[in-house]
Amino acid sequence: MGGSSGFGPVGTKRFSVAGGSSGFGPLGTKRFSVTGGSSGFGPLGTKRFSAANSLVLTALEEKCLREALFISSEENMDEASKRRLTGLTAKTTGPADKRSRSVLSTINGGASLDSGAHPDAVSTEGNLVGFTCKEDVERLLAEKLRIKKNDIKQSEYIKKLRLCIIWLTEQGDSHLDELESLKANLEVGQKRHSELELALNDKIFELIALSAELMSIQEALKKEEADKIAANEAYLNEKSLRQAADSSLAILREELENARNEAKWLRDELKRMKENSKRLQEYNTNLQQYNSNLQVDKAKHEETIQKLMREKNAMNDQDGSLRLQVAACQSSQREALSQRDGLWDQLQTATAAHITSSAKVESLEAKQESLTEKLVEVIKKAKEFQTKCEAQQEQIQILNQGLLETIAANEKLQSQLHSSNEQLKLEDSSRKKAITCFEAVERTNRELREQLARAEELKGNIRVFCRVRPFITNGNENDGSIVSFPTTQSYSFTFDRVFSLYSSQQDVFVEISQLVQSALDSYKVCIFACGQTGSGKTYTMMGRRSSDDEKGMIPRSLHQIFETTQALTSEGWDYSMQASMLEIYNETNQDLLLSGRSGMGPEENYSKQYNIKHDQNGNTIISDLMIEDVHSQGDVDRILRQAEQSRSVGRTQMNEQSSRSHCVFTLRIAGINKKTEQHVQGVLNLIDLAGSECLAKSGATGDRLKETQSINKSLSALGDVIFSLAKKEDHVPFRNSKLTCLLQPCLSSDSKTLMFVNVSLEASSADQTLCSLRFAARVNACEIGIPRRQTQQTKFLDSRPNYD
Ligand SMILES: Nc1ncnc2c1ncn2[C@@H]1O[C@H](COP(=O)(O)OP(=O)(O)OP(=O)(O)O)[C@@H](O)[C@H]1O
Repeated sequence: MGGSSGFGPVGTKRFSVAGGSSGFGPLGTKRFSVTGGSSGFGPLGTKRFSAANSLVLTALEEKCLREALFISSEENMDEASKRRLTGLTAKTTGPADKRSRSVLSTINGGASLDSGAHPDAVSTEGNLVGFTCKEDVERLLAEKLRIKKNDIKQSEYIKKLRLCIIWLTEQGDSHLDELESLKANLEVGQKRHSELELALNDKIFELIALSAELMSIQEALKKEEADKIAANEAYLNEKSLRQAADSSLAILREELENARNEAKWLRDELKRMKENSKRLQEYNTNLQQYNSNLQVDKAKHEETIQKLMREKNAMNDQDGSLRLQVAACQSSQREALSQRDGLWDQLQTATAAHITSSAKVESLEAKQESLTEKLVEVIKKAKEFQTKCEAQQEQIQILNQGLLETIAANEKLQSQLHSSNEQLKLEDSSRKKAITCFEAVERTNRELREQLARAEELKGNIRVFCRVRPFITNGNENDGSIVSFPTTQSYSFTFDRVFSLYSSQQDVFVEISQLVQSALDSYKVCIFACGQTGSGKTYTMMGRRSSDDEKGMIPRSLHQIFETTQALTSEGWDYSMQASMLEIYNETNQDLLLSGRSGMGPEENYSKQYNIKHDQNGNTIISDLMIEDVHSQGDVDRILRQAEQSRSVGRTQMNEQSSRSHCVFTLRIAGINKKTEQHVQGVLNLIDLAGSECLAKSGATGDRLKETQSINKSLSALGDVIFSLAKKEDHVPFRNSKLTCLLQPCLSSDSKTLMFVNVSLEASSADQTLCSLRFAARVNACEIGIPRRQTQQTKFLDSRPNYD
C-alpha cells in the first residue's frame, strides 16, 4: 500500500499506515490527544504546532483550489465557476472546511463531499497515490509546472488535485475536532483556573494571616529589642556608674596615698622636730646647768670678789689686776647670759613650730581618717552593689528555677488534683454508703436501746447486785463468781450484777452512780445491803474511812451529789440538802445524830418516840429525828463519823465488830432552777442492814439472842413486803417491822431500789450464803412498779418537805 510518497487511495487504513514520522500523519484524535496531553493543557509547543498546522493546511487548500480552478478555466470553466473562484480567493475569513467543501462541490459538479460517494469513486480510478504530508501536496503543486496544455496527464492531475482537496478537507475536519477538544480542554483549563484562583485566594488569605502574625512577631521582636536596648542602656549606665565609682575610688585611693605620704612626712618632721626639741631641751638643760654653774661660779666669784675686796683692803696694790679679772668675769657672764637668752628664744620658736606641726599632723590625720572612712564607705558600697547584683542574679536564677519547679509542681498538682478529685469522688460515694450504713446502724441501735429501756421498765424498779467478800480458802483462789460449797449439789443464781472478790469499791460505785444521780432528778432512791453477818455489808456501804480507795458507797454517793449540785449551779440550779441517820435496833428507833452529841446519852434517845409517818407525797416523817442541813462534803463526813461512833456494834462468831442494827442514812434533796422555775425533790436512802445469822449456829444467848431474833424478824418482814409487792397483793405488810415501815415509800412503785446481797465464801457460811442468795434471787425476780419522777413546774414557794 501507499508509503510516504505517491498518491494512494484515500482511506482511514492507509492514512494510519502512512502516519507516524512525518508532520502530516493520519488525522485522528488519538494521535493529537496523545501529543496534546490528556489534560487538554499540553505543552505550549504542541498547541502552537496545531495552530500552525491548521494555517498551513488552509494555505495549501487554497493553493490546490486555485490550481484546480485554473486548469478548469483553461479548458471549460464557465463564468459562474470563475465568479465563485474569485469570491473564494477574495475571502480570507470563514471556516476553511466550508470553503473547501463548496469548491469541491463545484469541482465535482455540485455533488457534496459530505455524501461520502467520492472516496470510493476516486479509489476505483486506480494509480492514485494518497497524501500523507505537506511535501506530497507541494510536490503535486510543483508537478503542474511541467504539465502542458491539453496534456493527457492534465485530467489525472486534476484528479490528484481533487484528492488533495479531499485530504485537505479531512485535515480541516480533524482540525475542527482538535479545536473542539481544545475548547473542551480550555473549559477544563478555565475551571481548573478558577479552582486554582480560589485556592490562590485561600492562600492569599493565609498569607495575610501569616503576614499579620509576622507583624505581631515583628512587633514583639521590636519590643524585645527595645527591652534589650533599655536593658543594655541600664547595663551601660550601671557600667558607667561603676566606672565612675571605680575612678572616684582610684582618686580617693590616690588622695589617701598622698595623705598617707604627707602624714608620713609630717610624722617624720614631727619626729625630727621632737628630736630637735629634745636636743634643744637637752641643750637648755645644759645651759641651765651651765647657768647654774655660772651662778655658782658667780657666787664663787662674788665670794672671790668679796674675798678680793677683803684682800683689796689688805692688798691695795693688787687692786687693778683684780678689777680687770672681775670685769672679765662679768663680761663672760653677760655673754653666757645672752647666749642663754638666745638659746631660750630658739627653744620657744622650736616649741611653737612643734605645736604648729602637731596641729597640722592632727588635721592631716583627721583628713586621712575621713578619707579612709570615705574610702571604706565607697568600697563597702561597691561591694554591697556587687553583692546586690550577684544576689539579684542568684535571685533571678532561683526565681527561674522556682518558676520551672512551680510549673512542674503545678503540673504535678494538677495531676494530683485530678487523681484527688477522682479519689474524692470515690470517697464521697463510699462516705455516702458509710453514712447510709451508719444511719442504719444508728436506727438499729436506737431501736435496741428503746427495746432495752422497755425491757428495763418491764423489769420493775428493784435491782439486785451480788458482792462476794474476798477470802482465800485452802490456797485456791476463787474470784467468787462461783461460790463453792462442801456439798455435791450446785446452785445457779442470776443477778443484775455480780462483783467478785477482786472488785474494788470504785468498781462497785461505777455501777450505782447513775442510780445515785437519780436522786437529783427527783427520784426516791433506796440502796441497801443485806446478807449474813460478816459478809461485807458495812464495808460496802461505809467502807474504811482511813483509805480513800476503800471508802464505801455512802461517802462516794454523797461526794458525787455535792459535785453535781455545784456543777449545776451554772445552769441555774440551787439545791438544799438535809441529812438524818436512824438506827433500828431491836425494833427500836434511835437517832444516831442525837446520841453522838456531847452530853446526850442513849437514855435521851430512848425517851423519844421516833414515830414513822408518810405524807401524801410519799415523804417520810420521823418525829423527834434530827435533821441536819448539809452544805458540804465536810458536813457529811462529820455526820457519818458521828453515826459510826454511835452505832450499836457487838462481836459475833462471824464478825469481830458486827453491826447489830439497821442503819438508815437519809439525804433529802430539794432543788430549784430559777431560770426554768422547775423544782425537784429527791430522797436518797442508804441502808446498812444488820447481819442475818443462823440462830442455831450463832450460839447467842440473852441480849445477843434477842438482837439476833429481832434482826432476823425484820429481815424476814422485808422479804414479806417485797414478795407481797411482787404479787401485787392488796395488803402489803409494811407495818410488820420498823424497817419496812420506814422503807415503805422506797419500796412502793415510784422509787428506785437496789439491793446488795453480800456473801462470804467460807464453807461454814454455806447454808447462810445459800439462804441469802435464794432470798436475793427471789427479790431479783420481783416487779414492784415503775419509778416516777417527782418534778413540778409550778411556782416554787418552799421546796423543803415538811417533816414536822
Ligand atoms: N470486799 C471486801 N474487801 C476487803 N475487806 C472486806 C470486804 N468485805 C468485807 N471485808 C472485811 O470483812 C470484815 C467484815 O466485814 P463487814 O463488817 O463489812 O461485814 P458485815 O456484813 O457488815 O457484818 P455485820 O453484819 O456483822 O455487821 C471487815 O473486817 C471488813 O473490813
